[in-house]
Amino acid sequence: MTLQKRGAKIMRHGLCCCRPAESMSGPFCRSLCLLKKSCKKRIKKLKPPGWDVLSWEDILAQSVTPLWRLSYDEQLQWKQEQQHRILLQMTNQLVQDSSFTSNKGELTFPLLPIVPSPVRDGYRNKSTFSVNIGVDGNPKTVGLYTGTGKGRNIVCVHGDHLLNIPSKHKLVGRCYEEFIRFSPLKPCILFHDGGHWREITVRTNSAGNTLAIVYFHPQNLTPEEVGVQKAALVDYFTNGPGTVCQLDSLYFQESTMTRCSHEDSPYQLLYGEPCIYEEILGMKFRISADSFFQVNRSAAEALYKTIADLNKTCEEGTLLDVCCGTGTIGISLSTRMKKVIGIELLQQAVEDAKYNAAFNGIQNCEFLSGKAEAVLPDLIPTLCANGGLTAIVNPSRAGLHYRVIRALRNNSVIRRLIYISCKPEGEAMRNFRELCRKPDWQRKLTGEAFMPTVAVPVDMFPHTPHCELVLVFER
Ligand SMILES: C[S@@+](CC[C@H](N)C(=O)[O-])C[C@H]1O[C@@H](n2cnc3c(N)ncnc32)[C@H](O)[C@@H]1O
Repeated sequence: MTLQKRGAKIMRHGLCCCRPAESMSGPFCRSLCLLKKSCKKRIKKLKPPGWDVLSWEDILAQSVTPLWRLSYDEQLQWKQEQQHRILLQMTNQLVQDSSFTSNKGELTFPLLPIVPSPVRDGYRNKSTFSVNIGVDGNPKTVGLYTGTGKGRNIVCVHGDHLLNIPSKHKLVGRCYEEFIRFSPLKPCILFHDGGHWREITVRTNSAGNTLAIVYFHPQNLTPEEVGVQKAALVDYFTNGPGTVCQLDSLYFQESTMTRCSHEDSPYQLLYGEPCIYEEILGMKFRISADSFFQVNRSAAEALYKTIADLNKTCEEGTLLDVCCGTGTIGISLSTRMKKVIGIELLQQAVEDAKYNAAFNGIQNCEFLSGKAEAVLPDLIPTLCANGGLTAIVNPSRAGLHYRVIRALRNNSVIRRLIYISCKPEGEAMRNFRELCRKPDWQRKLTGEAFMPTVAVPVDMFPHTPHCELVLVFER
């Protein structure tokens, strides 16, 4: 059977049914069966009230891709209205603490029509599958969660039916499940309960290359014992049933915390290429195992084109790319700017950004590693403002630290700031208020206030309620 055919068969029937864990012998399997029985009873009771007629797959789709039953045009309309609501909420808050006024129920600036994603299904280039107790009570189930730890109602469901995940990712998740089900080691479900096998992350590019990272809790194992597990993984994916995944790179991280960066605990390359590459707007980008990269490549192109259009009047000056990841925004705008300075927390992403600039023959970009709140306050006063200074900020959901806002706001040379947020209703809202409130000596916000002048939503995440918002502030 060809690899493609075997892959298709696995996706239709799953792997676990080839050799179910119950058919194995030994005390581990007997205790697994008992655990499965007791879990199955408990899991039956975990469906949210009123949802007991839905399958677990429906419940998962409802929580991960709740818009999936709508046509794409309806999804776009829903998101446009949602962004309008969020911006109205922002406007009302700004009216309270700044000097500008607005008619109730109206925005003071244009909200342009949402930019659609060129690809709607299977667009994700990165997926993480967790390990937890599945619908049938099996604690070695690889999939996505429904429920919450706090509600003690977590159930792990295979994500094979989810529209946003490509089939290659699902295949790698299923193979990893088969691998851990044959392993004598336990899954690590609750950190204090022991166990070893944790989630798997799969990254792919548009050329079809695949990189996987297996997360593993070493508990009390010796390095030699961990080495045996690493060798088994390599063997499974290079000589065993996992060859169907055609992995180009396999990484392993021994992590004792929920989330460890490469600096906390190195990503160990077990085999293959160290990185994968992606092309955006004609430029090539290297992506390391741990680096951030927009999850929807073609929508990222649409996002960066939108940013370039909004930045047109600031061309030829200096661009500050705050929270720059692998440098994609700054590098894609660099040919129109005199200079680009990127700031990024993760050292690995900064290495990628430097490499990416050189790889594309770009010489006017500089990338600095560190927390923006530590780097920016000292950096901004040293910048030569010839040709103007513009800031593009694209923080994670936690928003920007107050010190970053203060440094940007208190530098009078910055006349325009482009804020890109995937959760404008969250912590970013605090940043919008800090950028626009009246000068406040107590808060050390002494610079002239910014005002929002235009907003453009970009749909990076079809079928989900999420949307990227590009918001321009000027003064
Ligand atoms: C949403 S991503 C944006 C990346 C990039 N702009 C892009 O389009 O690919 C946010 C980035 O901010 C970085 N980050 C998070 N906190 C930071 C901080 N305090 N200072 C600097 N960078 C930070 C993350 O590592 C991540 O790469």
